[in-house]
Amino acid sequence: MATEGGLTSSSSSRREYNGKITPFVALSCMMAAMGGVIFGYDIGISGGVTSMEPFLEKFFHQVYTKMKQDTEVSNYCKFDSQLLTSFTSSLYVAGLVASFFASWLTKSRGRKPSILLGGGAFLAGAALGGAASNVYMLIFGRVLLGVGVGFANQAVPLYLSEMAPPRYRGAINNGFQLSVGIGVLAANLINFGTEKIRSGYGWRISLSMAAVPAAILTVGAIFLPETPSSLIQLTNDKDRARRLLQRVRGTSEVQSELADLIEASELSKSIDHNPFRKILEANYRPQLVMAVAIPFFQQVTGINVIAFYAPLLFRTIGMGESASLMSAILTGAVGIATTFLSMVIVDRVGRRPLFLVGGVLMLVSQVLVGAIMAAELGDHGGIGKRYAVAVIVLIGFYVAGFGVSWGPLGWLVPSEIFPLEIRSAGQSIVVAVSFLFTFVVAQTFLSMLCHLKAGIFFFFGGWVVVMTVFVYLLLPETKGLPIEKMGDVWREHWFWNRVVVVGGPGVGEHLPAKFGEGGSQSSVVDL
Ligand SMILES: OC[C@H]1O[C@](O)(CO)[C@@H](O)[C@@H]1O
Repeated sequence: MATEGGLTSSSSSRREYNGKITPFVALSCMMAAMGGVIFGYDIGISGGVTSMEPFLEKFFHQVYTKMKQDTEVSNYCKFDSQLLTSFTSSLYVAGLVASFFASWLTKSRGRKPSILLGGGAFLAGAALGGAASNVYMLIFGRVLLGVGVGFANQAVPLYLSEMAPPRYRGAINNGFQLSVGIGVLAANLINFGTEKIRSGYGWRISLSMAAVPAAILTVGAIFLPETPSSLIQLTNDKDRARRLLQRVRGTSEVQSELADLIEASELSKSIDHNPFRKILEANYRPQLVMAVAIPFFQQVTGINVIAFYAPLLFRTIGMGESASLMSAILTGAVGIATTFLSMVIVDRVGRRPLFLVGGVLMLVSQVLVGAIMAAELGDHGGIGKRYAVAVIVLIGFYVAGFGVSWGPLGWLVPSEIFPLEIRSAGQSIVVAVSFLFTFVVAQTFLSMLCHLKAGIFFFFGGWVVVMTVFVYLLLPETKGLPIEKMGDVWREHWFWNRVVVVGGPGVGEHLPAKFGEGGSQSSVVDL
C-alpha cells in the first residue's frame, strides 16, 4: 500500500544536480511571480468593486435598485445576482480559452513569449477597465484580463519549476501562490481606500492599478531568459543551453542536468505529435488524472466561498464599515503567512504530508463552522457575538490549512509532473480546469448558499475528505526529484504501476539500457 510517498522502492534517481539559488534565478523568479500578483489582484479587486455603489449604479443598475429595495431577503440569499457574478466570471471564461492558445505558444516559441503576451494583455485590460464608460468596454477589459491570466498562469508555474534547482523547486514554485496571496491582499487594501473616494470614481482607480504589476511583468519578461529546458527544445543548441544552465545554476558543473534535459528533449521530439492527443494515451494517465483532479480539488476546497463569506461575519460581530477590511486582513495575512511557511518546509517535509495536514485542518474547521451556523444562524437576524468570533477563528484555521496545502501545492505539483512532450498541454489543462471550476463555484455558490444554507460548509467539507483520501492513495511524493526523472514515481507507485507501461514514454526507462538509471552520464550524450 501507499508506503513512504506512495513509493514502493527506494528511488535511486533522487540524486542531486549541482547548483544553488543564484541571484539570477532569484530575480527571474521574482519577475515571473508577478504573474501571480496580477492573478491575485484581480481575484481581490472584483469582489470589492462590485460592491461599490457608484460602480453598480453605473453598470448594473438593476442590481443596484434591487439591493436598495430589498431589505426582507433571507441572510443566505442577499447577494444572489447572476448578472453581477457573470461580470466576475467573464474573466475565467476568457482565461480558459486563452490557456489553450498559451499551450501552443509556450511550446513552440517558449515560456518567455507567453509571459510577455500575458503581461501585455493584462496591461491593456487594466487600462480599458479603468477607463470604461459603458458595460461593453468593461466586459471587453475583463476579457483581456482573462487572456492575460490565461497566458500567465499557463507559463509562469512551468517557468518557475523549470528554472528552479530540483531541491528548491517547491519553495520557488510556491512563490507563485504567495504572490497570488499578496495580490489579493493588496487589492483588498486598495479597495478599502478607494471606496471612500467621494467623487464616486474610486472603482476606476481600483481597476486601473492592476496595470502596475502587469507593467512590471511585461517589462520584466523582455529581460527574462528562456528556461534551459525550453531553450533546448526550441533551438537544439546544446552549447547555448549549457552556457545558460551554468549562468542560472552558478556553477560550471552542469553536465548531469544538461544531459537529462537533452535526453528529455530528444525523447520528446521523437514522439512529438499532437500533445493533446498524446496526453490521452494510457501511459500518461496518471499525469492526465492529476491535471484534472488537482485544480478541481483546489477549487472545491471552497476557498473562494469562505473568503466571500468572511466579511458578513465581521459585520455580525459589529465591525460595521471596516468588516470587509478586517476579513481581508485576516484571510489575506493568514493565507500569506501559511503559504510562506509551506514554501520554507515543502522541500524538506515533502508535498504529501502538507496536503494531508492541510486537508485535516480544513475539514475540522469547515465542520465546526457548519455546525455553529446551522445551530445559531436563522434566516433573519445575526448570530451571537461569541459564536461569530468562534467562526472567525475557525475560518483562520481553515485558511491556514489551505495556505500550507492546496493553495500553493495546487500549482506546484502539476507543474513538476509532466514530461516535456506533454508539459505545455498538461499545464493548459490545469489552468482550464482551474478557471472552469472557479467560474462554476463563483456562479453557483450564491444560489447554493441560498438553498443549502449552512450545509454549504458540509458540502465543501465532503470534497475535502475526497481530496485528502485521493492524495493519500494516489499522489506520489515528488520532492527533490528532477522533473526529467519524474517518470519514476509512477513506475514505483503501488497503483499507477498497474496503469503505466514500464518502458513507455513518460514512465522512465525509456531509453536503451546504456542510459539506464544513470541516464545523465555525460559520456552518453554528445555535449
Ligand atoms: O491559487 C488560486 C486560488 O488561491 C486563492 O487566491 C486563495 O488564496 C483563491 O482565491 C484562488 O482560487
